[in-house]
Amino acid sequence: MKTFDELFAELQERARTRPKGSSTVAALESGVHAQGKKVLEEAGEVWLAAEHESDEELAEEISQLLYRLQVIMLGRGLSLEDVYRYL
Ligand SMILES: N=c1c2ncn([C@@H]3O[C@H](COP(=O)(O)OP(=O)(O)OP(=O)(O)O)[C@@H](O)[C@H]3O)c2ncn1[C@@H]1O[C@H](COP(=O)(O)O)[C@@H](O)[C@H]1O
Repeated sequence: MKTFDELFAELQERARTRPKGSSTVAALESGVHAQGKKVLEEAGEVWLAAEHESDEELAEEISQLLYRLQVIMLGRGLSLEDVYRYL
């Protein structure tokens, strides 16, 4: 189990060290257009899960959306603080 901040720190490390086989490195290299499509895809899956699926399935879809949002943040060089200042 990890928090949003802990996942972000892990992904920052992936972005810095670029290990082979990392899905994050692949996502970063796919570019902002592909990253944005993933955000929309996962957001749609969250919506559908909220309407039709179990709490567990909804929670999993939300985790994937959070991950895709972090990829967008990393790709643009945003920090957690850049986002949290608006919360
Ligand atoms: N939390 C996630 C996470 N959530 C989603 N995903 C990616 O999203 C994919 C699932 O999304 P999709 O349903 O769209 O499946 P897909 O394989 O992309 O399908 P296609 O669209 O390609 O057909 C997974 O196979 C992962 O590639 C994630 N990849 C990594 N993480 C975490 O990120 C950290 C770093 O991971 P690596 O970069 O892989 O080392 C680890 O803690 C991981 O647990």
